[in-house]
Amino acid sequence: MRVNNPVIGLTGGIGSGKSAACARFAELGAAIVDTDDIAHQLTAPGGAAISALRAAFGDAIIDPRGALDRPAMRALAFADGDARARLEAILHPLIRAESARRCAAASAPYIILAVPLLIESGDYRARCTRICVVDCPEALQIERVRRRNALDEAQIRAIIAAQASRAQRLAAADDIIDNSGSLADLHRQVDALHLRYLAAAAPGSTSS
Ligand SMILES: CC(C)(COP(=O)(O)OP(=O)(O)OC[C@H]1O[C@@H](n2cnc3c(N)ncnc32)[C@H](O)[C@@H]1O)[C@@H](O)C(=O)NCCC(=O)NCCS
Ligand SMILES: Nc1ncnc2c1ncn2[C@@H]1O[C@H](COP(=O)(O)OP(=O)(O)OP(=O)(O)O)[C@@H](O)[C@H]1O
Repeated sequence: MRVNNPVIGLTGGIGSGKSAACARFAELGAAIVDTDDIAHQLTAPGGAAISALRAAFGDAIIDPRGALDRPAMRALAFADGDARARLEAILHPLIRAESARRCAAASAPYIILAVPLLIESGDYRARCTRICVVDCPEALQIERVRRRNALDEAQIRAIIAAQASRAQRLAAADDIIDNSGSLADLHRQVDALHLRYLAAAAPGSTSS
């Protein structure tokens, strides 16, 4: 599927601030395609992945509403690499296809394609004009996720261990948002990138 407008791949470790950055890009007029949102829709009651997940993992990972039981699946997936690989084998092809569809349908000067596993999986890098990494120290990721989800530190560390390292992500970055400061600091950096992405989207421009 062909996408004409620039696609900015946005990634970062758990709790780095991807959603906060996306919210600001959206306020400024970017189209947002968020693979976490797609994964949640696929696993909501009646979602396209539910029957395959039930067949693979049994009723214990389906909640009474017919949705994926996220805490149960999280506990399984981040304690057992084989279970995580089976979960990803079900969800990732569906997420890849739906995110490509949404990018093709988007009408905005540029698209933010937010993918936590952009470095790690799939063909996402090849789809992106630039890669933007939201970065902060691991201790801050842990503190922010603890506050947001009430996960314990060991669970958060297990998720971080399943992701690319901070150094690997930074090495792949064309642009870096340093989210170790306040939300106002984050917004200032997003505002500056927005102007660059708009300029890259202008007819006749070359992105560099
Ligand atoms: C294991 C699940 C059920 C836990 O649900 P939960 O509500 O706690 O997390 P949520 O989906 O909101 O994801 C939060 C963050 O966890 C991290 N994460 C999610 N899946 C993975 C994974 N397979 N590997 C490493 N980190 C992951 C990301 O940083 C993501 O932003 C869920 O994360 C899931 O279904 N993961 C598999 C799908 C996937 O790989 N999604 C990433 C988008 S490509
Ligand atoms: N600069 C900041 N100052 C204070 N809190 C922040 C800042 N940036 C993000 N947060 C908060 O930290 C938490 C994690 O941020 P956010 O949800 O944007 O991260 P994420 O990268 O999307 O996480 P995930 O990988 O889990 O999807 C949220 O509760 C968010 O409101």
